[in-house]
Amino acid sequence: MLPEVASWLRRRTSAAADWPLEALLAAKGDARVSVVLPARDEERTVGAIVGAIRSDLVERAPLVDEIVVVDSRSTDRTAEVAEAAGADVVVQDLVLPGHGRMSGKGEALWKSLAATTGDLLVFVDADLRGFTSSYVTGLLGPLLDDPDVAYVKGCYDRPLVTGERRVENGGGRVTELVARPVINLHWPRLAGVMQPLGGEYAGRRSVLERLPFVTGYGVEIGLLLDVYQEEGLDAIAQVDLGRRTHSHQSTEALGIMSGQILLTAWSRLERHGRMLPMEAPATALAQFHRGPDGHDVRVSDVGVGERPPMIEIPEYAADRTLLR
Ligand SMILES: O=c1ccn([C@@H]2O[C@H](COP(=O)(O)OP(=O)(O)O[C@H]3O[C@H](CO)[C@@H](O)[C@H](O)[C@H]3O)[C@@H](O)[C@H]2O)c(=O)[nH]1
Ligand SMILES: O=C(O)[C@H](O)COP(=O)(O)O
Repeated sequence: MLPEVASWLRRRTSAAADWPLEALLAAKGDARVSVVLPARDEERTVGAIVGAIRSDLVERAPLVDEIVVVDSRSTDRTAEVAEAAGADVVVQDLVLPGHGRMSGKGEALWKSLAATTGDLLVFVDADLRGFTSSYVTGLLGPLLDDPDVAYVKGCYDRPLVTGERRVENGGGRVTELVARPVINLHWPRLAGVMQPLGGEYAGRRSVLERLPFVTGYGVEIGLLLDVYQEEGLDAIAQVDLGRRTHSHQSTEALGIMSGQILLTAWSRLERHGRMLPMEAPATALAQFHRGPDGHDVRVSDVGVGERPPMIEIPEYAADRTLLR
């Protein structure tokens, strides 16, 4: 490991317990805080997460100014459940309607910039189990403490839970098999970021609104690599949030996610001048299943779309000017 990674780990890694609520309230001042949950069919889990944030960080202590659930084309009762728990629900496709409809988690997060008012944004996945509000306080700690920190990633232990079977630290399969090797090989100074794909992170609006957002599952690796490129390693911090349990996707679905992550990394290798491309990568992924008559093939397009920095969207820029 590079010496600067070891030094970054010492300087920029903390734990949620290092950031008590009273200290954060004192440091908050006039800053507004928005918590955003992107959610597609998360009726089983979204209510408990919103409820915990609302009761601990809105009602009991005024740390969070708004909780926004971006309903990402849910076909279940996600929106109703989130609203009943106290969130403002925005429909992904109705935000910035003049700018078309792209798909995926990154699209939901990009649209959330236009649907929220916070100076600090905290993103939390809506499929977490055993969520506690210390996720939010932990992620806000370094941002409220140090103006040089622009972006904070959560890190945690990740069990793999399938039915009755639980493998401690077996989770985060795409992280371990795809993202971590790619980052270590091409961005070794980011090797200390323990959960580069984790869905719990926070950032300053002033930075996020100047970055492009990949629309699918490439959004986390894209933002991390772009924050690093634009702001440098020292602007990134990480906070140990303990343990993260979520609903797992199938191996096949994770293959598609991996394709999106690899393509996003590839685009940044090229864009940030780390690789001279000879040929653009293909975006089709062929996956095989044994069917009654031999192998069936399913081909998915893992190509990723990209939204421009939000600050370049005229309606958003006009609103921001009015707020300032
Ligand atoms: O089109 C979509 C797909 C997902 N989600 C939501 O995004 C969150 C994370 O999605 P999920 O499918 O649960 O992703 P994971 O399998 O958990 O993938 C991990 O790795 C991804 C790639 O970095 C990250 O985006 C995730 O946050 C991270 O948890 C959940 O709240 C989803 O409901 C949307 O809002 N829109
Ligand atoms: O972050 C990841 O690596 C993917 O979301 C997969 O996570 P899982 O192996 O815990 O399902």
